[in-house]
Amino acid sequence: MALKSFIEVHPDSHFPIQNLPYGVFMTAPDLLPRPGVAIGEYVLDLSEIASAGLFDGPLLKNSDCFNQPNLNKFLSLGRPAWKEARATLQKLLSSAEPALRDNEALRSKSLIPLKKAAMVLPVAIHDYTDFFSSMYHAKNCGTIFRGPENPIVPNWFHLPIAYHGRASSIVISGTDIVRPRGQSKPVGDSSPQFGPSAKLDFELEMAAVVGTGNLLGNPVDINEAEDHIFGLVLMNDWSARDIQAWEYVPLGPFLGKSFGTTVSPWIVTLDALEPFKCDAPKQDPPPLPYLSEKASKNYDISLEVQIRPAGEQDAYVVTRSNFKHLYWTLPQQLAHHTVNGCNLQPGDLLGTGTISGPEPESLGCLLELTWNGQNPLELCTGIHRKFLEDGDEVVFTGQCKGDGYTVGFGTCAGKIVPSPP
Ligand SMILES: O=C(O)/C=C/C(=O)CC(=O)CC(=O)O
Ligand SMILES: [Ca+2]
Ligand SMILES: [Mg+2]
Repeated sequence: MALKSFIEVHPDSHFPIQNLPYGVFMTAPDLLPRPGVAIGEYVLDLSEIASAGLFDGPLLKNSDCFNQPNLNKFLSLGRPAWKEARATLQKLLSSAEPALRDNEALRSKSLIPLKKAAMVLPVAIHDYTDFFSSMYHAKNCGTIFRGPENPIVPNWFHLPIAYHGRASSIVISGTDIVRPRGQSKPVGDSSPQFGPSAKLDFELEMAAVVGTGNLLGNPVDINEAEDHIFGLVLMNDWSARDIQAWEYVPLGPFLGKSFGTTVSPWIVTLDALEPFKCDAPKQDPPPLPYLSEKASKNYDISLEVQIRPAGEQDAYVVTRSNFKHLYWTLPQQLAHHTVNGCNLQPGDLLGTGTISGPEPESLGCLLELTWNGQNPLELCTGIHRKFLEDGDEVVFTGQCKGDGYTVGFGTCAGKIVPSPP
C-alpha cells in the first residue's frame, strides 16, 4: 500500500510524505531560523522533533544538527544520516504512527502552516559554480554569441564546462532583483556605453546542493560522486545579456551574472527523486575514464517558467523543459569539479546551467526564446517581451509525477525592480 501521512495532502501538492524536502524557516515574533521539512500545507519544525527526542536512530540521537540556523551540519553528516532522518520522519508522519499524530501539544508546536513561515536560505553557501550542461543551450548561445559556423566549442563534448559564480548574491525565492547597470557595446557602435541593462534575462536552471565535501587534493571518484549530493533546488541565474556579451571574452561571465541568483527554498533530496531516475543521453564521444559512469542517469523533472507582468493578475507560461535533457550528469559535474583536487564543502551550490530542451517551446531563457530580441515573444494579446521589463515577476516550478502523488520543488520567483537612479 502507498505510504500515507496522517496529515491530509492533496494529490497535486508538491509536498507529500514521499517528498519531505528540507528548508530553513522563521516565524514571528522571534524570527529564529530553524530547519524544517514541508508536508502538505505545513512545515514540520525539526528543532522541536529533535527536542522531543524523536530522532532516536543511532546517528542522529545525540546530534544538535537540527538546532542550527542552516542545514550545513546535517549535510556534513553524510548519506547514512540523511537516510536515517528520512526513515524517522516518514515513520513519524505516517497515518499508522501515533507518536506525533496523537500528541496534541507536540503537534501544535511543531506543525506550522506554510503561510506563516518565512523561508530563508537553507544552507550557508561558501562557493557557487555554474555549469553549462545542456547541449541545446550551448548550441543556441554559441550561434547567437559566436555565429553558426562552430556553435559548440570543441572542448564542450569532452568536459562539463563551468565558471565560478558569486555566492554572496544568491538570494531566496521572493527577493526582488535590482536591474543591474554596466557596460555594453551595441553592435556597430565603436565605443562602449554605460547604463541599466537593456537585455535582462532569466536562466532556467536547477542546482545540486553539496552534502559531504572532499579534502583538498582528494578528488571524488565518479562512481561515488552521487553520495556527495544532498539534493536539488530550482535556480534562476539572472543574466544581463548586453553586459555579458561585452565582458565575457576571455575569462567568462562576471558582472553580467553576479548581481543576483535566486534559489527555491526547499531542497528535494536525491532519495526522494530516486523513483524518477531515467537514462541520461548517450555521450558521443565517450568521456575520459574519470568521467565514465557505471550507470549514467538523469531525473525526469518537468520544469516550467511563467512571467507575470507588472499589474497583471495572470502569469503566462513562456517555456516548458525537463531536467532529463541535460547532457552532463550531476555526478560528472561533481567529479570533474574535484578532479584537480579542488575541495567542495557542505552547502556548496553547483548550478546545472540553463536547461533548454530540443523544442522551440522548451528553451530555457529569453536569449534563446526571442533569438537575442529579434523575435519578441507574445505573452498574451498585446503584451510582448524581447527581454525582461521592470515589474516583471519570473516564476519557475518543477515537479515529478508519481503514481497518485507529486514530488515537487515549489516555486522559485523573483521580480525585477528598476536600477537605482
Ligand atoms: O555561450 C556562452 O558564451 C555563454 C552562455 C551562458 O550564458 C553561460 C551560462 O551561464 C551557463 C548556462 O547557464 O548554461
Ligand atoms: Ca547560467
Ligand atoms: Mg547569477
